[in-house]
Amino acid sequence: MSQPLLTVTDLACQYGEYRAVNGVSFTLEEGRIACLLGPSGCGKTTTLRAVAGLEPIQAGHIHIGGEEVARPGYQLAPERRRLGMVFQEHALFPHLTVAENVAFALRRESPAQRHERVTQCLRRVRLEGLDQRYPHELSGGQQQRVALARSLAPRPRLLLLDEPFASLDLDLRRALAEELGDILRQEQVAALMVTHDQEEAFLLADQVGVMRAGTLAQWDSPHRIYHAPSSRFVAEFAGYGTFLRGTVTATSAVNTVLGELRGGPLPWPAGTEVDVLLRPDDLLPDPQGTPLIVEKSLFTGPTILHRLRLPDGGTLLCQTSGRRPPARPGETLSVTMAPEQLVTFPLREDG
Ligand SMILES: Nc1ncnc2c1ncn2[C@@H]1O[C@H](COP(=O)(O)OP(=O)(O)OP(=O)(O)O)[C@@H](O)[C@H]1O
Repeated sequence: MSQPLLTVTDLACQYGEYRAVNGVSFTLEEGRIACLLGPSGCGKTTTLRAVAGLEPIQAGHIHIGGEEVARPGYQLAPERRRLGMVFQEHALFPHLTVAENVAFALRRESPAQRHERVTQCLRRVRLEGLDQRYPHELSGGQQQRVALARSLAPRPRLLLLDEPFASLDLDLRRALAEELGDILRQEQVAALMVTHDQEEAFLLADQVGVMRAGTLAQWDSPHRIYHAPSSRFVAEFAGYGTFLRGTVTATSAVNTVLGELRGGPLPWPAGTEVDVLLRPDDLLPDPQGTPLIVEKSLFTGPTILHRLRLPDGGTLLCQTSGRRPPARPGETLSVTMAPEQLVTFPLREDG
């Protein structure tokens, strides 16, 4: 395994008396992409700013490339951390052309080297031919590409991005998120990005950190965040899902109204009532399965999301292919469960 490029250990950041980040630890390896994901105000931007050197830290350490860049009472200046930064607002210089914006951080290189690197970076972000335009002559998406090219040009070892696509419409931001992953991998630069869009994080990241109220709830691959969430909070934040009540059996399976689920060992004794997490794609249409009444079917194009009524009044979400017409409310859909992993949580206290 390669050496961690970024190590954040027990990080705490405070605004006055208010602890915005508390006990956050994670590592990011060379060339890998991570996203910090979480609801508004959970501390994502503060964590990113601490890594950037823009926020003092009250506890813990930050190491980049093995060098300690922050501890309580010490902060290496941002410009000495060899980082690139891209923020939500484009922050391009309006009076400079695209090429001049990208060349801005390359002042120490020879004109020939500068020209070559600017051309290479503009090709990377697919803006060849627009180098003599001014920022106001570009679309929002193109401006963000320039900002990206400009931050990549000096070959930072780590790129920090704070909601870089937030001002763009949904289709464009998803397309750019996917493309950003390709660009970062071609440039072999590691990146840490803040977003509150779960799909954007999943499209882009090797590792996702889900934050909650200043703490890191889970740091894991997108697949594990989705299929093996460590808490109900992560399960609910990481995409559609429903919970099916069941009882743990003596053989570490769970008995539910839809049948028995295996996949233990489970951390609960036999007889414990639990909620089993079921993602919409964990339920498969099956004529031999349990018939459930369709409450609603949402056609998205490639898929249909069905809300199915359980005998106890609860509901489950089931995803099917969009090739068939959506079911009408009141129709029956027979399903079986095939969860990727058996994920159980204690019953919610409020029932
Ligand atoms: N300069 C500041 N002074 C005081 N409190 C702040 C300051 N900046 C942020 N906070 C508070 O710290 C907490 C974490 O803020 P932060 O910006 O890190 O959250 P976030 O997860 O990035 O949120 P968002 O998704 O809304 O950008 C919030 O409660 C916020 O109100």
